[in-house]
Amino acid sequence: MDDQQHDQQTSAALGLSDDELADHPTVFAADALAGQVVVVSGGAGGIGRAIAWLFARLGAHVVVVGRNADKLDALVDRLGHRGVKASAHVADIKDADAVNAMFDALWTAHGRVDHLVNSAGGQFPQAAIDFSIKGWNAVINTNLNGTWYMMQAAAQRWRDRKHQGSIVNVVVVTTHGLYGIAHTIAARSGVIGLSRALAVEWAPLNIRINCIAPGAIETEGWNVYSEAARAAYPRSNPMMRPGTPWDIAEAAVYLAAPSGKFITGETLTVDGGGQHWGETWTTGKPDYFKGGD
Ligand SMILES: CCCCC/C=C/C(=O)SCCNC(=O)CCNC(=O)[C@H](O)C(C)(C)COP(=O)(O)OP(=O)(O)OC[C@H]1O[C@@H](n2cnc3c(N)ncnc32)[C@H](O)[C@@H]1OP(=O)(O)O
Ligand SMILES: NC(=O)C1=CN([C@@H]2O[C@H](COP(=O)(O)OP(=O)(O)OC[C@H]3O[C@@H](n4cnc5c(N)ncnc54)[C@H](OP(=O)(O)O)[C@@H]3O)[C@@H](O)[C@H]2O)C=CC1
Repeated sequence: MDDQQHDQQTSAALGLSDDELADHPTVFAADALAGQVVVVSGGAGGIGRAIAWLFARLGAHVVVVGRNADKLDALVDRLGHRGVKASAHVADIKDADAVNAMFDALWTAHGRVDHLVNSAGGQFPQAAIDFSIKGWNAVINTNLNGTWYMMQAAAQRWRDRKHQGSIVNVVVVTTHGLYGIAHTIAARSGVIGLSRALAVEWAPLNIRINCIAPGAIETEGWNVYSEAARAAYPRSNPMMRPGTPWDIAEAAVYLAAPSGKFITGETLTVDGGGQHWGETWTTGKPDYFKGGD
């Protein structure tokens, strides 16, 4: 089944299953990342899991990180059954001490870490004018502060060991007013700006930092949006369909692997052209914007 057929099928499950990810065709060579170690935060989520499968299928040992041990262990089990290398580490990226302890443990266990992919994140749809302080802080702490703790912890160990590294941050498209998720636009704009600054500051350390801005990618993370909002997401781009987590996984490998060796400080938008045409209403389309509809 190709991606288009998958998108057209009606299925209760959102996104790609582990069986689909295990067999999905890829443009990359099977041993492209042999011997490398990659840390994937949000690794048991919809996009992170696809990233984990692809890096592992290309020969890397993948460490999947998240807060839910059961989800992580189940994924590692499925990866192991397909004969690829993976392990789980439970950590909340908002907890800087836990993040630092995790990187120490990973270096002790593996003797190396080569790539960090930050896919942990998310938000809830709400009109900005009604954000509570707690809700605002939850989104900023997860997406900006948590991502920073991960980046800094990885980079400090690369610097101390004179080891090269690459970071890929999964953000959102921030260049147009994505309606109903202003808190995450603020946080992700911070990550994009930070990544540009760090691309310069950490170039002498041989560390590259890039971002991927996905458009509508069907995953279980979509459950935070209403069914009506989700049903309209195909209209978010001129291809009139959502992307799949595999689209983001291949972009992540492209940026992290030697194919991306001359790319740093960049944000790669993977949105089916949604920047150029499309509408995304995470809280439904307000009457004001319906005009003559
Ligand atoms: C077509 C393109 C679509 C738009 C582009 C983006 C798409 C995506 O990103 S897809 C999905 C990604 N995944 C998620 O978003 C996962 C679901 N989201 C979350 O889990 C949370 O929003 C989170 C990441 C911020 C969770 O952080 P956490 O620290 O675990 O926070 P809590 O769940 O404990 O909530 C803290 C606080 O936040 C407020 N809040 C949470 N949910 C809502 C909500 N639905 N509506 C209003 N406010 C919410 C609230 O103040 C919470 O505190 P309490 O009230 O005490 O629970
Ligand atoms: N799907 C889409 O259409 C789009 C997604 N994105 C972004 O891409 C990234 C991945 O999205 P997607 O896979 O769809 O979402 P999911 O909700 O499926 O996955 C997000 C993962 O992040 C983990 N996570 C959340 N908070 C924390 C935390 N504090 N510490 C550790 N792990 C955490 C969750 O695991 P657990 O709860 O077990 O800790 C979960 O597995 C997110 O940043 C998302 O906002 C951007 C644009 C579009």
